[in-house]
Amino acid sequence: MSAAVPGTPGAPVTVRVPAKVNAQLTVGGLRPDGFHDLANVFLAVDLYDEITAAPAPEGEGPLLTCSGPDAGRVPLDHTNLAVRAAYALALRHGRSPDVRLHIAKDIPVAGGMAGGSADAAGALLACDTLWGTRTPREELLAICAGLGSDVPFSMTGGAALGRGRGEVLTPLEVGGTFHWAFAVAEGGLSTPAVYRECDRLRERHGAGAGVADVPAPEPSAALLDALRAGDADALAAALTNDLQPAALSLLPGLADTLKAGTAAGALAALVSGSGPTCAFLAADAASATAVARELRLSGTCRTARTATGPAPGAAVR
Ligand SMILES: C[C@](O)(CO)[C@H](O)COP(=O)(O)OP(=O)(O)OC[C@H]1O[C@@H](n2ccc(N)nc2=O)[C@H](O)[C@@H]1O
Ligand SMILES: Nc1ncnc2c1ncn2[C@@H]1O[C@H](COP(=O)(O)OP(=O)(O)OP(=O)(O)O)[C@@H](O)[C@H]1O
Repeated sequence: MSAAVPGTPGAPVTVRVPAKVNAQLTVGGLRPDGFHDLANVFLAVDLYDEITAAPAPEGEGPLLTCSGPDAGRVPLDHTNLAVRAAYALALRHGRSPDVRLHIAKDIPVAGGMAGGSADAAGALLACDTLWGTRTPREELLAICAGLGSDVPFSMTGGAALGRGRGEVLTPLEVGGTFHWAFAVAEGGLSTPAVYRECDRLRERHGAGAGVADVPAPEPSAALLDALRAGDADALAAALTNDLQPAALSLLPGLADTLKAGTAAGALAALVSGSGPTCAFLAADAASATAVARELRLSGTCRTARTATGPAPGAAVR
């Protein structure tokens, strides 16, 4: 029998999904459900994971493999968000979740760049295509939201304002390409631990951490204007991350990473989401390359990458 041709029924489907950086992450009070209300301005950047879904014999269920330098840090069991995505879609359609999934991992693991969320969105789209289940876009996004707060944005890509816990998205206009360098840390940070540390620091400063104590998060008009204008200097002045003090409190060495990128000529430096990846906005591609090179030489991170945003969301290759 000849190998299946891509695009024919039953042929393997590969989906490419971008990483994200948070241009604004304003964290409201701790809600009774354990989440925080956010004003979360997402920007997708062109570092990608690729998720392939291939047919599996009936009853085999989702089987996962992973490749890439960080593959050893990715769980391959039912806790993997890609596997959970396959189960969620199968449940929605009352079918057996038989699929062989492979993740070609390029997004740093536990780095605050939504790598697991990318794999969840990718697995969902790949399985939907492989199985021919043709799930309406709104339903796919609802399944994404059930899998994690960042997963809907991994599906849509581009730039968006996330409200609620980050899952209620409004697309944003972006007037140009922004150039970034990213410093990848030696280890990872647990997202819930960083949110807990944010609450602890707020309590310690006597402010309280509940919804009644913390102002409701609002998007920054200056930041949205800078994105719309494609103005890197204005964006640099408007970048904020309320989780940065918590990430620095858990990993104080990140302060040296931020300093190293600033000294190398970055327009702005901040922790990416829950960290520990640090993001550096640069004036242009040459400056981003120079910042990444200096970061690698600084000894303050495991490696450094460059990327541009906005990048497109999950798409079948
Ligand atoms: C830090 C960000 O990456 C910024 O985009 C996200 O807010 C995190 O999104 P995520 O990794 O998809 O997180 P989820 O899987 O939804 O939640 C993991 C845990 O993070 C905390 N969490 C997450 C989102 C949110 N708005 N408030 C929270 O407090 C909660 O403890 C939650 O149990
Ligand atoms: N497909 C996956 N890829 C990587 N990690 C996964 C995956 N599925 C589950 N995990 C688990 O989730 C943890 C967080 O990984 P992930 O790479 O998604 O972090 P993150 O990029 O910091 O997430 P976010 O930016 O959305 O908060 C990992 O330590 C791992 O145990």
